[in-house]
Amino acid sequence: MLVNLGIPWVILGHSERRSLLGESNEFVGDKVAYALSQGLKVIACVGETLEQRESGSTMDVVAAQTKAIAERIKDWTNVVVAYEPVWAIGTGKVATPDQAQEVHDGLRKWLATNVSAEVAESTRIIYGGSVTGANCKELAAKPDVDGFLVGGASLKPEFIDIINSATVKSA
Ligand SMILES: O=C(CO)COP(=O)(O)O
Repeated sequence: MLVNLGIPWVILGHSERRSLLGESNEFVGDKVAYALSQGLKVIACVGETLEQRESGSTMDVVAAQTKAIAERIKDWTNVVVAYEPVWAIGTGKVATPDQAQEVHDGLRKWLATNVSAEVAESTRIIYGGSVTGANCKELAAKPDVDGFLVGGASLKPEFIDIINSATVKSA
């Protein structure tokens, strides 16, 4: 249906679907593979809960979520990975730039080890969770933060500042 409507992108694996609808890592992986097979581009969300972060399992959680996708697809050209810590989504509690960078770097290393150096280099890893005009520049300056998945702030004029933060690293 999305394809027929000319919609090019789909967001899959959002934490609300994982938690409220019980979508497993494997089910999200299947959906990613199917969407790609239909010609859609995919923003695939991964991210840990507060409990998981506090127990030190953040990287294990996002690696398992990414692995379930990697096992089901060969071509990463049309995939963007979105790191969205569950505790930061719609809460006003944004990950610090260092927290985001640490996970993005971990995800890129995971891709390098488990998929390929090329995919690790070329796949965009974007951050989502309480991004605002006020915090976007510092986040965007981090080397492995390639953009944002924005909820609430996309409805406000400050969204322009978030879009413009894409130029922070090249400035
Ligand atoms: O869930 C989100 C985007 O998918 C993030 O929403 P917020 O930017 O409102 O935290």
